[in-house]
Amino acid sequence: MRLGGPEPAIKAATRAGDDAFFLQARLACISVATVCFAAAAGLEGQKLGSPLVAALPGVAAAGALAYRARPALALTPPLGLDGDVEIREAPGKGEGLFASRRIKEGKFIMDYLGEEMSAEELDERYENLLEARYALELTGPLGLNPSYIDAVNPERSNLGRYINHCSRPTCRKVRQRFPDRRLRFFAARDIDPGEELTFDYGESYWIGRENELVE
Ligand SMILES: C[S@@+](CC[C@H](N)C(=O)[O-])C[C@H]1O[C@@H](n2cnc3c(N)ncnc32)[C@H](O)[C@@H]1O
Repeated sequence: MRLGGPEPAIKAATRAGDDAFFLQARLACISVATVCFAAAAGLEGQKLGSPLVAALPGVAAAGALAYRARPALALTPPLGLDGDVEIREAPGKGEGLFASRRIKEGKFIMDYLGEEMSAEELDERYENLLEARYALELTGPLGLNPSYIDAVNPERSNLGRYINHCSRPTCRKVRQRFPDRRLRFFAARDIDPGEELTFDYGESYWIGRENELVE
């Protein structure tokens, strides 16, 4: 199973991930540019004696600290089995993950965690890739050097492995490429208690599995 191909829904999620990536890159550039400007202006500042120029190193340091703190600011803790979500049977799909309480649009749900492996390692593990039901693709910068997260082993993964497919999903998948590669789920809309958490696996996932699909 290799998700994250050229499907529109995955592209939309990827775009959101790219937006996050470019925001992060912009923050990094602003910090670096401010440091450079402060260094250059600092020399001049000795002549000019400007308080603004004198404050620039502080601004740069604050920018760098804000950049470092960004993941903690952006994300709330992942949802858990203690009142947020529950695992139960999803007819025709095996088990699934369901909301136990109301989840607001945009809320961070959780990352997709599992064993990270290369394409070669995935091929070694699965003779037939249709068996790789829990493997999601992690794309590198500029789409290069992809790797995979395989959540087949419940002891080496998290609740993300129970999120089933829907073409009108309640969650969107966001690819984070920087500072580390992650697949993150966010609520695509307000989710009511009892509703299933789903994301769009993309059309390519269902090639060879068409007969299983429940919408
Ligand atoms: C990542 S697992 C999801 C959790 C899985 N339902 C379980 O019980 O562990 C992906 C597998 O769940 C099933 N599945 C997910 N969404 C489905 C859907 N909409 N229709 C049918 N089966 C689905 C398929 O067997 C698929 O290969």
